[in-house]
Amino acid sequence: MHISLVGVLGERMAARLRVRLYSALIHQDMAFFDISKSSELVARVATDVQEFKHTFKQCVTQGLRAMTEVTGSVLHLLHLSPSLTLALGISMPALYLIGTFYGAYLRRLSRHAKEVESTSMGTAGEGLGNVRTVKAYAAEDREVELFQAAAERAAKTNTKLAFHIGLFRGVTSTSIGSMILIVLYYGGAQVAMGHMEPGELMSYLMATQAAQRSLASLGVLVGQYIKAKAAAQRVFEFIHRTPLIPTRGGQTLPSLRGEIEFSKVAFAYPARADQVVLNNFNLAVPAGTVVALCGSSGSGKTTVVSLLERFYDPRFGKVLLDGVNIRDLDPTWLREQIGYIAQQPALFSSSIRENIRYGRPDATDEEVEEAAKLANAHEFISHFPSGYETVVGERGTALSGGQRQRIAIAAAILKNPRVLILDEATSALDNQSERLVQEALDRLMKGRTVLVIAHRLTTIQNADLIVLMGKPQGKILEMGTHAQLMARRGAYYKLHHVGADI
Ligand SMILES: Nc1ncnc2c1ncn2[C@@H]1O[C@H](COP(=O)(O)OP(=O)(O)OP(=O)(O)O)[C@@H](O)[C@H]1O
Repeated sequence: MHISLVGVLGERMAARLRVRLYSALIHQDMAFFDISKSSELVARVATDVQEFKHTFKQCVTQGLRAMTEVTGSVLHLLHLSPSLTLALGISMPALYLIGTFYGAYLRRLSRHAKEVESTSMGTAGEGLGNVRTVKAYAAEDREVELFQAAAERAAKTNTKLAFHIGLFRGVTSTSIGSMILIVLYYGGAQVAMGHMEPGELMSYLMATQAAQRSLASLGVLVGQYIKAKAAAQRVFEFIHRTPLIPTRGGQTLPSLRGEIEFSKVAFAYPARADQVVLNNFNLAVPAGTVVALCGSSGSGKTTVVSLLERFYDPRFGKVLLDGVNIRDLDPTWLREQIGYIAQQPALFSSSIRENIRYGRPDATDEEVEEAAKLANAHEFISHFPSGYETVVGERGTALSGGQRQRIAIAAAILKNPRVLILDEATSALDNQSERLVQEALDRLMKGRTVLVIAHRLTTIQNADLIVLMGKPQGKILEMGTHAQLMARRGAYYKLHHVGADI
């Protein structure tokens, strides 16, 4: 009965802990994810909590019994002969010292073992997650070798840990075993002096053995506890980590025009603090205009839009929305005002309907379909046998690049943000698909402030303002309309006429 009760309790505790951990992780800032592997984080949610649960159950079911037994037998020993029991007590400090120092070493070792183990899980997760690339390079065997090396490292560390836990138990049992010697020595002396009957010594010895057994099982549990404590420490380290940028808190604006300004912004990614990506970056985007960010790879275009979404905070300077520093705005509210269409939109493994509804969870079915029509997606969706219920994403029907984009556009139409960030796909779609996507985008962009990371010539030419970014990094090389920039005959002009590298 108590085992079932503890089982239920353990499972509930583990489930709550998993949710708390997942929630703490997903609320972290982007800088955190720059330095953490997602597959390693998943391993933590799975294995660390598992270990914690397992030990909790063991400690409750067996620990309580062992503790009661130890207390009972010590009381019994005290009752039989207080002086002998006190003499026995001198071996306790030794046990305590071993427990403290060796225990601390074991905890460090166990933590290290956990880290190595999740790295090996991470390696497997990465291989499976990038299976397309792995297969395209026929690199399956290479990946297996990588995993094997990681798994062997994990096995080695775990073996070392198991060895030391064994040794720890051995040392504690030997010290416990020395109890008999102490009893025999002192007890013998007491019998010789006539303070104790031989029969009394005999029953005392028997009681010592019972105490020994319960102490030994407590020792086993302590080993287990040390392992679980390392796991719990890792879990709570994350649960208690405060993100640099919170998800909530700050002001919201009653209405939004959608005017954006970057003022003297300097920025370096926290993960690579010595590489300045933006330096004294200034850009004003009037509400309702389209600004094309262009420039060579690595010139900082994505960084500009990440700062607008407040995935990171600038080191110096500020980003303003309708004249308000976005640091003062509620990040969730801010992100609700911004729509984002990625180069290769990622879909969740759920129905097309749910994927579109990700833009606004309370949208009705009619609104979802209306958005899909505006996004030129309704037709291809209707051709699927299950229509809007077709499951897409990781384990669902595969969609073409253009279809994915149109689903993302439909989600953005539903969201209806004032500001739109568009990361144009670099790979060209076929003409028909391209036309459908472009038409949908034109509808979506109408009446919004749009920041587009532009790769297509037509997007660039039609933009209200072209921002040409380039080397040295973080600098705007040129800024203006297509006509103005062509007339300048500078870097932009060269890009068009000579195809020069900027
Ligand atoms: N998460 C990150 N952590 C550290 N450095 C980064 C990170 N993302 C980008 N960088 C670095 O910042 C610089 C600017 O990158 P960014 O992605 O903004 O360029 P981009 O102009 O968008 O390039 P592309 O056109 O290739 O996407 C690059 O040198 C890049 O290596």
